Amino acid sequence: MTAVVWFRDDLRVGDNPALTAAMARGTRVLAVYVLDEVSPGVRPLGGAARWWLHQSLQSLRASLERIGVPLVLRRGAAEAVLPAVATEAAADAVFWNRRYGRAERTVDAALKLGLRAAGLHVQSHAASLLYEPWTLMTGAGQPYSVFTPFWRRASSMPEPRRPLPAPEALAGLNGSPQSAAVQSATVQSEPLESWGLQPSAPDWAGGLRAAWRPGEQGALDLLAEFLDEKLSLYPEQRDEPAEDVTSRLSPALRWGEISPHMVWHETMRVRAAAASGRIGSEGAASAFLRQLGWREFAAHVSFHAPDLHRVNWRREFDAFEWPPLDQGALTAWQRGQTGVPLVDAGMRELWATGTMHNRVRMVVASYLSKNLLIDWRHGEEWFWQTLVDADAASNPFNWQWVAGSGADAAPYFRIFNPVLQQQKFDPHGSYVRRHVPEWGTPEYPEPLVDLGESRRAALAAYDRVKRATRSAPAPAPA
Ligand SMILES: Cc1cc2nc3c(=O)[nH]c(=O)nc-3n(C[C@H](O)[C@H](O)[C@H](O)COP(=O)(O)OP(=O)(O)OC[C@H]3O[C@@H](n4cnc5c(N)ncnc54)[C@H](O)[C@@H]3O)c2cc1C
Repeated sequence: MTAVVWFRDDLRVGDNPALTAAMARGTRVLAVYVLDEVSPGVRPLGGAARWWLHQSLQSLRASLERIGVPLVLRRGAAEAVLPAVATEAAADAVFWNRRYGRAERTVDAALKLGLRAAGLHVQSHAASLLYEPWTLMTGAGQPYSVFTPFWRRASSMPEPRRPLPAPEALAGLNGSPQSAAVQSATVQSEPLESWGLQPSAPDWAGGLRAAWRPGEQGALDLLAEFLDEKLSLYPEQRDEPAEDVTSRLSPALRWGEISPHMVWHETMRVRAAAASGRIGSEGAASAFLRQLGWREFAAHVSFHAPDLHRVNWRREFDAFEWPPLDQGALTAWQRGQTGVPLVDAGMRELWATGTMHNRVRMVVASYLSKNLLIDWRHGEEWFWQTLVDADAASNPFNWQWVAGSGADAAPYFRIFNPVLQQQKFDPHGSYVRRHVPEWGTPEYPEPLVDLGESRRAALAAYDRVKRATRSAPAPAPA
């Protein structure tokens, strides 16, 4: 008897409910990862995400080998690949942790039916969210549309479950590296290198390699370092891009190298310790967990409004008339050549490292959609290609939040002024200078647009939507 564990957005062995359940049966266990870029509606990964995936799978393979579980890699439509692997492994059971995108759920539901019809035991688990998207609803039974009541409700729920320990190897079955070798010999794995996830000509990933250590251990180390050294500074300095006080856990959470349950309980442990001594950390812990709450809210909104990367969450925003795309302006934004120092610093940080500070993400998104009047979908797509934490829910959710079409209580009139934002959050210009060394010299470009004029034009365009849709019903309040 063999159990297959299908890994997806949960590339870890610790606190992995599907893996733990499969190991608890006491039979042989085979792990499989399917690179599925062909199932209808599944969004192909961007370049930086593909780089991350390569490293993370290497790390997962090593962790699984330590508990005697081989990792089989296959490429293709999951609906065909998974049953084939189950047959080759003579499996009688398949386990996975749930994912929440509409296209992915469609694939999973079909697989569940098909595998069960073929006589296999199929079990799915909750692993990547603290609250599954259908568990928190308003009193009227509707999804939440505003963060604060959503998080208030979440905070009134019983505490999220405790993380599960990594499973032990099973003696004689999954117990030795040899057994891993024997099992994988019967079920062929594609070489990871053959997937071409890493860039080669040119190799643009040098900055990513310098900035990140993908994999479960890297994530656990980041969490420990954050809680030890940065948490107490988090409330005051988390908006300052020059400071390194945020957790940097977003790619690890995106890929499931660490679970939100682990982050939650470790933070609560530190908070409890702080209550009996280290002043300041109690509030700091809540401020940090609230950010995890935004991740939950993005998943909730995206579950109830699929295709968020294409479709305006506020449908009245469909009436917004984007001017014809100015490709030159888009390219200048992508390359960090707009002549607005904070915007250019952020865009260059993104290109070099695969990430960007949250405050600066808001500023560059506002600048693109409001000052340049470029449809937010172009910015979302660029982030999708370049972020190592590119997330199918968080990315479009945040883009729409900034652009004004998203789930936000004050959508239309918020336009970030990048000059004031720099004065406030990078007053000494340390962040800007780090990424834009020629700032203040004749080599630095002139501003692409006048900030004041473009702001007025954006407000006028937004006003036209408001007037055109005055009679349209507003989304239900939370
Ligand atoms: C336009 C735009 C696009 C974004 N795209 C993504 C994306 O694709 N993937 C992604 O994970 N985050 C995205 N974010 C949210 C946020 O910028 C990153 O999660 C954060 O910068 C990651 O740094 P950190 O791990 O050090 O965060 P911390 O401050 O340490 O926060 C802890 C965790 O909370 C979560 N979180 C924090 N803020 C948000 C938020 N606004 N929305 C959702 N989750 C949040 C992340 O998982 C993060 O790791 C986007 C924000 C904007 C404005």
